[in-house]
Amino acid sequence: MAAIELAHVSKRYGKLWALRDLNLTIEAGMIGLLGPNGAGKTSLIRLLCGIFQPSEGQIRVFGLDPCKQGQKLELRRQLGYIPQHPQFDQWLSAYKTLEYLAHVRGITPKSLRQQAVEQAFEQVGLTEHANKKIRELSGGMRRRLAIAQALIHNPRLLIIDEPTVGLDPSERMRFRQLLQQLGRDRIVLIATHIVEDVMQTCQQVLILQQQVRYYGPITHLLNMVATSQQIWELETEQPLHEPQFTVAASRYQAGRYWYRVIGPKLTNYPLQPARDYTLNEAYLWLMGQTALV
Ligand SMILES: Nc1ncnc2c1ncn2[C@@H]1O[C@H](COP(=O)(O)OP(=O)(O)OP(=O)(O)O)[C@@H](O)[C@H]1O
Repeated sequence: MAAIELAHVSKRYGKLWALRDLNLTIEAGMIGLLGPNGAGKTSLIRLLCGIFQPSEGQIRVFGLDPCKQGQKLELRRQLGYIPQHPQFDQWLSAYKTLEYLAHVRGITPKSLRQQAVEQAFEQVGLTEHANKKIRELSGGMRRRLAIAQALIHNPRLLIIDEPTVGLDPSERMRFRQLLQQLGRDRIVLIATHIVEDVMQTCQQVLILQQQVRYYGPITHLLNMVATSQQIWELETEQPLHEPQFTVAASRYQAGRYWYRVIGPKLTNYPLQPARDYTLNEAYLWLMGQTALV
């Protein structure tokens, strides 16, 4: 049985189609969910968690239908969801917050609950801050607490919306290590705009834009971009203004401009073919293609 199965799934808000005819089977691993603003990432997550119902199609998570009342409860035991802005009571301690959430999720007796809470704190490296009130925690600690609350019932599937948004570079690195650890023994789906998060933590990527633009190993996507022969390096004396190019990276150094661009081989530029490729370039290349992959 696949972890996640979507068959002809669409989600419509009034006349707007957020998702259209999604067909997808996810078996295992750490999967990065990428797509531009409004691509339908949050809508997909909410469908998987049973917060919304699909307008059309069928969803199964571990064989369970997130829309069916009885099955939804069973699914909640197997799923941990970390929204972008989880709401906690600012005046409660981190420990009390988790203990309360463990209680709500039906973890009994008290000794088992305490054990689950302590283990969750340990997993996210927050044990020494457990007695702090929520308002005393830094942004990074709050993100850790958000993960801990999703781990207390040891779910098989973890869904995280924008895990590193608002974190400073060193906290972001620590967070990526934590995500790697969490992915060792469960399926993790990470929705993000930060392509680097996906590159460093995931083996697979799901690129969404109302439909599935790509789902598969990152290495395969990088191979596709390599064979496209559309990524170039370019040095100029003037800033580049070429509508046929998408600029993936740029630098100004010693009076010259250096670019990595995606586009056709235009002979009026001194283009050098790129020799390696980033996921960000592969993503930009894919989004520039009109045909669906
Ligand atoms: N509750 C809602 N009512 C009406 N339209 C909605 C609702 N939620 C989302 N939409 C619309 O559906 C489309 C997909 O939105 P969604 O939030 O799923 O995208 P997203 O990929 O998560 O975007 P972002 O990266 O900006 O968070 C957008 O056009 C959005 O405006």
